[in-house]
Amino acid sequence: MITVEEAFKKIVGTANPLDTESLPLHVASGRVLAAPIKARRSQPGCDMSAMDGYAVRSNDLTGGEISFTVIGESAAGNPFQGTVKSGEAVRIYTGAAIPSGADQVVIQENTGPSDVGIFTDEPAQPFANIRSAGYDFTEKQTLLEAGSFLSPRSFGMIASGGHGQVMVHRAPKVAILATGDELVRADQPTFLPHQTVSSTTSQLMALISDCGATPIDLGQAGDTLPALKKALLLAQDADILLTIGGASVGDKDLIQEALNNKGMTLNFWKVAMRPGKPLIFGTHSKQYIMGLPGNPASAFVCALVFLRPLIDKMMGRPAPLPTGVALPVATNLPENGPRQHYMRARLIGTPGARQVDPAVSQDSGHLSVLAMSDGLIIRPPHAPAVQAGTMVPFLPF
Ligand SMILES: Nc1nc2c(c(=O)[nH]1)N[C@H]1C(S)=C(S)[C@@H](COP(=O)(O)OP(=O)(O)OC[C@H]3O[C@@H](n4cnc5c(N)ncnc54)[C@H](O)[C@@H]3O)O[C@H]1N2
Ligand code: MOO
Repeated sequence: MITVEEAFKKIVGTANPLDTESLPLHVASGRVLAAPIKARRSQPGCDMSAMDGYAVRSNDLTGGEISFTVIGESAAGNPFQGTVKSGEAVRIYTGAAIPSGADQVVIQENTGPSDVGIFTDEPAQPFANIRSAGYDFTEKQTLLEAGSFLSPRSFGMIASGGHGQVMVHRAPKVAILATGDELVRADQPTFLPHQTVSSTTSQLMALISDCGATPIDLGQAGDTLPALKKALLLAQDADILLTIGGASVGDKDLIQEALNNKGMTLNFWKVAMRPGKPLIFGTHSKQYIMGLPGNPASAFVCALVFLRPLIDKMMGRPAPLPTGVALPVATNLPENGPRQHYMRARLIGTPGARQVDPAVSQDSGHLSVLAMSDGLIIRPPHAPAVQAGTMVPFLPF
């Protein structure tokens, strides 16, 4: 049995960002740029007014009352074509091009009507209320480097730079095959007592979607080699193949043999963790294969600790081993055994005085406990007993 750290290195340490694809901006949030983005235009493209008012020559302004002849209008998208000369003003609106000759915008609140147009007693302030050409960025400027993480806040700048698409690392396709003769679909009309709903698939699909990857449900296969072989054929295109169940030592635990028959190179089987011990990991060509243990909490913990970082790495994002944050534990904890224990726990207390309270049942089949938990207390192998109030690492879901 290898340690969690060793398993993490074997799974995530060997992975590389996937190849690239070009995506429209509205679906690229959460992705990582595979190539730098250079501006195709300057922003703004010319000097523009930041306010509604009048464009004038600052030399004309003295701080005393001065009249200006209004010779035309510059609206956003409809620039004034002439030149502003001394004593002249152009009516201007926010986002409109500054006419040539003018170098200051007097806001309309600081003007009044005069016989020839307007008057103002504004002092000279060259470039007041003007956004100069390229003050945001200039043509050919690198807006974002390759490797940058994209989030909604980036897309205004990218679009403004003249890009409707971005080149990003592809998100992995993650195929999920549930295995076991006992498994049935959640939406069956009725259930027999010996049947179990294949619930882990839904849990994993949600987690995979949350990561921005694409889950593919391969359904469930019975506990025979021919059934598993047939079902595994459907996983050819996936970047990651997850199987659920059949990973342990029972006579019906055939998934490792089925994966070996498919051509998997086994990297390891069994990790010193609880839950999640019988995890299988291997590769087949470029496909990463994780044989998740059947117990629902075991599969979920393996997905949090190994699958999520693997997806992150393949998408080009940082992918450290999840180690959690330190919070005080609400109860005494006994000395831990030889496996790293990921204890389902709830956050209790008030903001600023939070504690983590481990669930009484840590059975890996306990779905309701998992559903009510906020995260996992991490107990390293052979961690000594601790008293309530001791800081422990907590990994929020
Ligand atoms: N003699 C031993 N028995 C077991 C060991 C062991 O070391 N020696 N390990 C235990 C541990 S730890 C785990 S975890 C489980 C994992 O076993 P498998 O991966 O072979 O899982 P199954 O036996 O197929 O299923 C276990 C349990 O989970 C339910 N299950 C399976 N798939 C799903 C699904 N898609 N959705 C919901 N529930 C699922 C299944 O019905 C079983 O109840 O082995 C222990 N045994
Ligand atoms: O490791 Mo099993 O995954 O403890 O239930």
